Amino acid sequence: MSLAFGTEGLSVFYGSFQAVKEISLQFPEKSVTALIGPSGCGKSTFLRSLNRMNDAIAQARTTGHIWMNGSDLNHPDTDVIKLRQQIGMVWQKPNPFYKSVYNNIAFGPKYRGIRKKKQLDEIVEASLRKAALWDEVKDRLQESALSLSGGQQQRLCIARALSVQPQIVLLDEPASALDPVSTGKIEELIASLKQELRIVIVTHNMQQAARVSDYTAYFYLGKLIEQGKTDKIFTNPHHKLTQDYISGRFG
Ligand SMILES: Nc1ncnc2c1ncn2[C@@H]1O[C@H](COP(=O)(O)OP(=O)(O)OP(=O)(O)O)[C@@H](O)[C@H]1O
Repeated sequence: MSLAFGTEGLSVFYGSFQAVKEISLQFPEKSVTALIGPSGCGKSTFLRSLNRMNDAIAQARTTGHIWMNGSDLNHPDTDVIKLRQQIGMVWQKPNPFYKSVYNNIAFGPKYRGIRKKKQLDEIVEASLRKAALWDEVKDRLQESALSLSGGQQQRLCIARALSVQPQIVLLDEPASALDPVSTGKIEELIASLKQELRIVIVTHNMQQAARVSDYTAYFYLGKLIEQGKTDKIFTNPHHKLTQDYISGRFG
């Protein structure tokens, strides 16, 4: 079975505990898919499995398939460094490197062998522009990334992911540590990025899921209960479990 990007029967175990249960989910291009569900239902575990971040967890084991353009990314021969350039990740808490704003962005391209300053300058500017941060930091490129505000740091992390031209960006509650203004900026950014990319976002914020996503997947106890167009999931869900969650009856 070949999909542009999606999973087929994907399970994740921590030791003998199965946190994600045989999930098959496709991510259409130029769209945002929100993963929602109560705490502990496996959203972040599933998200992290998409670019093999769970490999870093000793007791984690992933079975099933992650298809991208006909290749199974869950195959042991997958080059995970290259994979993580194609599928970038932004975490809940901004985690810029202890480097200048410029070097946070230039790091990935340099690692890929780009050495010419002019080319790096162009990548840094383009990435910061795409992340809607250029105007705020263009005169601060040599300052420490840690001198930026939390919201700016998070957009810097998004710019860092964009610097290596990913096809997919995974966002794990990217705005949950931010104030409403910064959250609004991240949501605007998501809307502009999806013109070029696939985005998968984990969020606890139902209004945010409804605002930013085209598709929504509802997880419960490690299972994918329901998925489809966000409008449909939020207005007329098929399953009672989904209805109960989105109406705030539990979770
Ligand atoms: N490193 C780990 N080792 C063992 N168990 C883990 C690990 N990470 C997560 N789990 C367990 O896997 C299950 C799913 O956790 P996960 O963080 O994926 O859920 P979640 O839906 O993202 O939750 P939240 O919304 O609270 O972040 C939980 O029972 C959790 O305790």
